[in-house]
Amino acid sequence: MGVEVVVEGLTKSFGKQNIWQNVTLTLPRGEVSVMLGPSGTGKTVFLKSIVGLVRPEQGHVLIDGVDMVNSRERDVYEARKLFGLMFQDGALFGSLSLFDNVAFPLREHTRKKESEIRRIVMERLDLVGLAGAEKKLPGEISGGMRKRVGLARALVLDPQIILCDEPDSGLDPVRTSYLSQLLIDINAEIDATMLIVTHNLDIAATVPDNMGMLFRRNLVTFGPREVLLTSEEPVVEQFLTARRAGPIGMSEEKDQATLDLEAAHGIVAGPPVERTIVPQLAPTPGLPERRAVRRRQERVKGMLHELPPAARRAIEASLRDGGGAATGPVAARVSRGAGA
Ligand SMILES: Nc1ncnc2c1ncn2[C@@H]1O[C@H](COP(=O)(O)OP(=O)(O)OP(=O)(O)O)[C@@H](O)[C@H]1O
Repeated sequence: MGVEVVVEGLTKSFGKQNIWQNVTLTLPRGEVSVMLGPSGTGKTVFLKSIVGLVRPEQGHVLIDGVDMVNSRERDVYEARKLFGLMFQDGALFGSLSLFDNVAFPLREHTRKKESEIRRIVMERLDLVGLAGAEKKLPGEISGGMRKRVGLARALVLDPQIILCDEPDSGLDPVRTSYLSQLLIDINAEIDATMLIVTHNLDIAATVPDNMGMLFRRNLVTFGPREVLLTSEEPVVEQFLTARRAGPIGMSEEKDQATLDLEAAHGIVAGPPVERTIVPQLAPTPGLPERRAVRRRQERVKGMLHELPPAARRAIEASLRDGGGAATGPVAARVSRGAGA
């Protein structure tokens, strides 16, 4: 079962460049969360900080009693074994077969016999739909297949926390849909806590239980998916509707002068775009139910009074429907106030 990840007051800079400050959030155990944010806002640095590959100057990342920021290297190294990491490019060894790539962490970190390694590797390759391709080299398969090999490799040590950095980059929309389903299916199978960094709006809309966004060195929001999906924050709205008008510019962010200039040229946010909350994906029939769904229902019921009205209404609709976020077939419309 997944473990909770508690991030408290995290601040990271490289030299004089502050990447983000005072980031606080909790990834609930076994739930799937997505972190959004324009390019360069430090999402990858955030993932690396969680796993202790980057050391923030302030704050804590608490995992099973270990602070990944401030503990001794030996303790951080041990805690890292709880993680499965999937990097943007799959990070495969080009001269090793897919089998050997997936077997690598088992040979490196465990003393398992080759027969046991074979069993685990074949099981994981099967899970990501690559049974039969194990003898191929990474150069002989498509980008989408390489991603799935990366995911299989992230799964071999039975991770309790899975971090995926832009798992969709370079994938066509159909393959991205398959990947979304695969992420949900993996969560159903192993109940791991998952954090996915992505720019992909389909993944964002259909996969996570929780969503957050980094912008201008801050965590704009983090919470149940309905909070971000109904948010009227200009940056969230701009991101979710993929519009040019708004605070996000081509290079990181716009200053006020640019916004004024755009307004003078008629590039303004315009009428609000009606957004729809589509249902979250459910596991493929035949797989177990996601255990996180019931836990999440109880959790969000307890926090309803803290949430903005639109998010509350969306959650109440999905709870009335009986299944919570993961199974509700209703597509709730986000009713918008004027002036978004
Ligand atoms: N090791 C490092 N040393 C110095 N600066 C770094 C280092 N790693 C990242 N950065 C800087 O941190 C900032 C955030 O980078 P990061 O890759 O986390 O952004 P991102 O949100 O993941 O972007 P994208 O969506 O484009 O992948 C960038 O300005 C980057 O240049």
